[in-house]
Order: sequence, then C-alpha cells, then structure tokens
Amino acid sequence: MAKKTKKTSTKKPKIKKPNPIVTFFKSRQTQTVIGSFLILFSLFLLVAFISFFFSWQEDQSVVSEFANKKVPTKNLLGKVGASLSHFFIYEGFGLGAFVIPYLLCITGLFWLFRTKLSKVIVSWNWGLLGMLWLSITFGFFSKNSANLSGVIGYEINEYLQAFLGKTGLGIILLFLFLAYLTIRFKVTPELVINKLRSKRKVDAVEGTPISKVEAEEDTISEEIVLEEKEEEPTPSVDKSEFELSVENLQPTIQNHSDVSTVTEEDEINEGHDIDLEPVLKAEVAETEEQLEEQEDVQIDVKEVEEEQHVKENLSEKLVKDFGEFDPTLELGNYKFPTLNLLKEYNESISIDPDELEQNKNRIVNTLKNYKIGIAQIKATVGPTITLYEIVPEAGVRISKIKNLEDDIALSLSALGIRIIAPIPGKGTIGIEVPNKKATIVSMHSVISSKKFQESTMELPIAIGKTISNETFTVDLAKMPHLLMAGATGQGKSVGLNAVLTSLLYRKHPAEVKFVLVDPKKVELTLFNKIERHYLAKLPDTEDAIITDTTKVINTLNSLCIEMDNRYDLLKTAMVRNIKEYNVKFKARKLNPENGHRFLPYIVLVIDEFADLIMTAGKEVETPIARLAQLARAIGIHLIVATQRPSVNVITGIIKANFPARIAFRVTSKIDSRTILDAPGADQLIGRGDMLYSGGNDITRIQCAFVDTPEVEKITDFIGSQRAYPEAYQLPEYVGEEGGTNLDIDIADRDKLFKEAAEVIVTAQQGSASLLQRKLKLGYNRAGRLIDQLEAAGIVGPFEGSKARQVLVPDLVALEQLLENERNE
Ligand SMILES: Nc1ncnc2c1ncn2[C@@H]1O[C@H](COP(=O)(O)OP(=O)(O)OP(=O)(O)O)[C@@H](O)[C@H]1O
Repeated sequence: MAKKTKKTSTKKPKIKKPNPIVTFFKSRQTQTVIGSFLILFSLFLLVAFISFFFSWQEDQSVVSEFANKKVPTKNLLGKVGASLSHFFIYEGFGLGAFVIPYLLCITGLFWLFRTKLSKVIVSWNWGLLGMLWLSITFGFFSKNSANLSGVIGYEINEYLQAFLGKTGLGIILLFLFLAYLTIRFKVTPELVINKLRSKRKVDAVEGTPISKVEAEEDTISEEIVLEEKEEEPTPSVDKSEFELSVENLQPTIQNHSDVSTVTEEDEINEGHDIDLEPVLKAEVAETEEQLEEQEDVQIDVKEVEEEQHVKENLSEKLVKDFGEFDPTLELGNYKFPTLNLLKEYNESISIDPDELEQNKNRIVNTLKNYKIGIAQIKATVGPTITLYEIVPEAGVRISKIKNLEDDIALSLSALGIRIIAPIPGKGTIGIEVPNKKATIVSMHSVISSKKFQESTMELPIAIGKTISNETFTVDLAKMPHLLMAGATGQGKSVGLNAVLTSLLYRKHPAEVKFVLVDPKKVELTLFNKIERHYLAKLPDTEDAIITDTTKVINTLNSLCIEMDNRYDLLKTAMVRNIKEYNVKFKARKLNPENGHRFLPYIVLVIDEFADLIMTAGKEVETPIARLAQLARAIGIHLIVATQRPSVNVITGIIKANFPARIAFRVTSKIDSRTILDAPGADQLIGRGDMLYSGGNDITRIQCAFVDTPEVEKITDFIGSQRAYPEAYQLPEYVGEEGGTNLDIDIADRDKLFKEAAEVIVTAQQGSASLLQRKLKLGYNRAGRLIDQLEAAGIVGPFEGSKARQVLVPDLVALEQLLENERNE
C-alpha cells in the first residue's frame, strides 16, 4: 500500500495534465475566434432584423423559395438575412427577437474579453424571459401585426386570454413587469421613496445616493471580493496550477498582461523566470475591473435592525400581563351540572339488629360444627353487604375456614357470601354477607361527598361506596386504564355512566374529551347532546359516538397518531407527562406558534369490547394494546367494558396493561379469574355489586346508581350551554380499506398475471409463497400478483395466517373470467 501511494504521488503532475478539449477552448486564439464570430453574427442578425421591418412583405416569398436563385430579396443581408429574420421575428418572438442579437453579442464579449460568466448567464436568463414577455405584451396590445408579437406571442396570447380574459392577462403582464423591476433592479418602495425625497433636495440630486452606495460598497467590499472569487473558478484554478506547469500559466499571463506583442516562443523561454509580479499585476487589474463593475451594480443594503432586549423573561411578562393561560376561557361562562340534577334516595342504612344477630349466630354455629372456635366477631354494615370480621381462636388454620364458604352460605341461606381470609393488613377473617334489604348508593351521594368534591385528582371518579360506607374515589389518570367486565344485567352500563358522570361533574369541557364507542348503539346515545362540549371525533364524520366497527378501527388508529403527536410535543417541551406539559403551557412557556397547545385528557370508552374483538380482531387489539402501553403519559385513558370476560377477548397483552379492573357479577369462577386473577366475582349479588382491583388488593364496592333520566338531565343541562364550534378533532387516519389497493388497472397487471392465476387455480391455494416457488419470483412480486388476483376476484381477501380462499373453481372458469374481463 505504502508503495502504491508513493507511485501515485510521483505521477501526480502527469495526471493533472489538462484535457485537450479544455485546452483547445482555453486557448486565447480559439476564444478570440468564437468571440469575434458571435459579435459579428449578432451584428449580422441586428442588421437583418432591422432590414426585415422594411422589406418583410416583399421578402415573404423568399422564405418558401430559399433555393431559387431568381427570386430577389430586399433584405440587406439577402436570403439568409430574410429567412433568419422571418424565423425569429415573424414565426418567433416579434420585436422581442432583438434580444437574441443582444445576447449573442454579450456572449461574444465574454469569449473575446473574458467578461464574467455569471453575468452572461444572468443576461441569458433574463433575456429569454424578457423576450417571451415582450412577445406576449406586443401580442396583447397589437393583435393585428404579427411582426410585433411573432407567432409565439400571438398564440400564447390567444391561449392565455381564453383562460384569463384580456384584463386578467393584462394584470399578469403588468405584475411580471413589476416583478422584473423589483428582482432585477431591486426596485423597492423604499428605494422609490428615497429617490423621490433626494430629488426634492436639488443640491444632492445624485450625490447622496451615490455617496451612500459608495459608503456601502466600502463596508461590504471585502464580501464582494470574496463572492467574486467564488463565482470565478477559472482564475483560481489557473493560480493553483501555476506552480505545477508553465503551460497552464499561459492563459493567466495572456489574460491580464500585455502579451499581444509577446510570441509564444518568448513565453516559453521566459516561463521559468517568471516571478509573481505578473500575477500581482493581474490581481490589481482585476480589482480595478471589479471596482468599475461595482460602480454599475446597485447595492441594496438591508438595514440591520437593532435586536430588542427585554428586561424580564418573556413567559413571566406574558403571565404578568395576561395572567396564566386559562384553557377554560373560551367557554368561560360554562356552568358545571348542579347536584339537584341527580336523584336522591333514602340512603340511611337501616340496620336490622335481628338480622345482624341471626347472621352472627349462624356463622358462629356453623364454624362451631366444624370445631372452629371464635375469639371475637365484629360487624360492619355497608349499603348492600355486611362484613363480619372474626378473629378465630389460636391454632385454627385459615384454609379450613376458607373451605367452609359453601357451608356458611348454606347455613345463612344467602347468595353472594365471600370469605376473605385473611383481610389484608388486618389479621382477621372477613365474611361478607349480603343484607336482606340493600340500600341504593345514589350518584348524588357520591358526587356530593366531600371526598370527591375536594379531591385533587386529575381525573377523579367516584364509582361507589365501600363496605364501610365510604365514598370510593379513584384517579383515572393514575389507573391509568380501566377494564370492566360482568355478565349481562349486572350493572356495567350503570358503572360506565357513573364514571362519565363523575368526570362531567369535575372536569371542564376544555380539560377532558371523550371518545365513545358503543356497538350496542343505545347505551351511550345520550352523550350525543354534549358532542361539541366533551366529545372527540374523527374529522368528516357525522356521529361522535362510534357504533361502526371500521370507524372504531380508524378512531383507534387516529388516537395512536394523536398519541405520537403528543409525545412529540412533550419531547420538544422537554417534559415527561401531560400534567407537566400543561403546567408549562399555562405558564406561557410554550409557544403556540411552534404547534404547542393545551392538551385535554382523552378518555376512550369502549362498551361491548367482546363484540369488537369478534368482528375486527387484531385490527382493534393492536392499537388498543399500543394505546394501553404508551398512552398514560400523554393523557389518553381507556375504559373498556365487556360482557364476556373470556381469554380471547381479554388477552394477555390487554390484561397486562389494564392493572385497574372492575368485576361485576360473572357467571363462573373462571371468568372471575380472567378478570381479577382471583375468584370472587362469581359470588357477587349483582345490581352494581362489584369488586375493584387496583393491582394488589381487591375491594368490594357498591356501584353508585345513576339512572338514564338523570344522565339525560345532566347532558341536557350541559348541551343547552354555549359550546365549541365543533367536537374536538382527532387527527385524520387514512385506513387501508380492504388491505390492498383493489382497483388495480388491467393494463398495469404483471406479465405473469395469467400464469400466476393458473397456478393458484390449479392448486386451489391462494398463497404468495406458492407463486414464489412455482414461478421463481421474489416475495414482493408474488405479493403484488396476489393483490392483482384479489382485485380480479380470483382470490379472496387477506385472512391473517390462513391462505386466501380461491374463488375460481377450475381453469375453465378462469379462462371464462379473463375472457369476460377482456370483453368489458
Ligand atoms: N349500582 C346499582 N344500584 C342499583 N341497581 C343497579 C345498579 N347497577 C345496575 N342496577 C340495576 O341493574 C340493571 C341492569 O344494569 P345495567 O343496564 O347496567 O346492566 P349491564 O351490565 O349493562 O347489562 P348489559 O350488559 O345487558 O347492558 C339496571 O337497570 C338497574 O336496575
């Protein structure tokens, strides 16, 4: 390797030898010839064009009879002049064609005198645009004279006028002219005003602007020199090659010093003696040239604005001036539902001392029968259940009492006896016995409880009362998702309403939004009335309450998008959760112009989850699992209710992400285990009797009862108030309807389409891997073929891990199908 690099480094100067074509064009002789030719040709065209205007009528026949010697021409430059003029002026751009000789002349000057290439390029760009503009403008003003606009100008005019109308085109032409002035000559309103002002001062008619420009030039002259060096790569290349070879020096010397008198031989002889002087001279000459150019070019110097400084932090100032951001301001007059909308029941728990005594005796006797002595017994009367806490005598095995559950139930002749042995953290054994007369726990009582009213929770839910008659309040934001299950008629819907009502009583419409999924279509309809206050929905959908499976899929995916968006916002705000984010936003530390917004909590409620899983399966399960896994930090919380708590509905992945679960009465121990990972739910008494598991311990609660008329009153109360213009918009999700793009055009079909169809129909198995094997294809092509076959109705839709169904029974039917397609 080392050797190799050595070799190349010694060869380096040879490699650098310039390309012969480049040298040919770099040679001054060639450049002079090209330059002179272009200048003369431009002169030729100019004369021909001018002459054309005097002789075009007589010379028109020349164009068609170019080769005919006998046909005379009037154009000063003969037939060629007449034909070229006809071509450029009559058939081309009319008067605008005069730009062509101008451009050719500039290009000639570039070759001849090595003017700046960038200037030539700019001239060509503007020249060609100007030519087109002139041609159209002349066509616009004089329709009858083809020589002014040329055919191109005339035709474009016709075309544009048909679309824009004469006035429209006139305005556009004027706009283009103004734009040209502004861009090319940097004419700005300020410049015009300055010019007008300076005109008023007669003394300084021209002095002021020029001196100004000069002063400006001084300040930025360094920049200009730098820029020009960048723009002109040729001289810098020459300079670098200067040290390598003498030949490459030639253009530099020829360029800038007096070499017209020096012969080539002299140059070579003198080559070795050359010192840096010529180069320096050349640079001086160059800068002089540049200065001259600079005098021509107007410099538009942008005034530097002084940065403004503030004395205090902007967010602090904003908070001082406007106060903290108040998300509720838009609905500032919103009134929370009042307590009198909820029905009050007689809730005083009447303890029947006889019943208590009887139950106590039965428990003691039953245990005695099994030789279990009781040291102490205590009763706590709840709304539906009484808890008897017993302390057994020393030496009694707890498992023994637990096994007697059925016997105790029998002796008490009561349903729904649950034995908790031991009660966690108490060291006693609990026996829950239903009261003969259950008391209804009203929503009114839980909502009006101090515990709920004064809770500082983010999303407080007063779900019911515990056995000790305490209001049970939980924070949905901490749960962070809730799974509810229970057999039909056991109080699930009431439970869902209790949850929603709790939130409605504590959260402003700006703070929480609900996404309601109700396949049963009847349970949550009442909430339609608060659509513009509290509900969130997909854009362009009519109903905010989702009853249709495909819409559920779209909504779930849309929520996933919302989740990702929210995570991005949290990331840019450098906070970890929605609470911190909203605090920062309220303190006006996040700029809404950067996409920041106040984030309301989103509560997704799904009733009849089993039904969804049955109809949509994985399509529903995957986004739900994603949301359940990730959405807690960004304020999306799920409440999922199901009638059938079987393992294929409440799958492992869902269970793992729903630590908070509520079980109403279920029919079997297995169902109870599926929901709570423990038995017990099968022994509940129904009608809102439930077990709440927050992860570790299970609490028996009587769910608060909220009737449909109460919900209606609440939603009416909210719905009658001023609302947002529309429901909260979730991000749009474009689903892949049907999994593939089924309208694949017949013309776009793969060449192997027919063969593939035959393979699939013969094997009666619609799989891409079969095509891969039989036709020796790659996976992608086989997949595309399957899509096309589906579009043609030869195979059925995607069915997960199963092969697709083949819809055509045999080759004859296939042939017929394809034949029909061809005939359509
Ligand atoms: N907390 C409660 N207190 C008193 N009664 C209740 C309570 N919850 C439910 N009920 C009674 O049980 C009945 C059925 O309740 P709910 O409609 O909530 O059952 P569900 O589980 O939703 O049934 P489904 O699954 O068929 O919709 C109610 O009409 C009511 O009479």
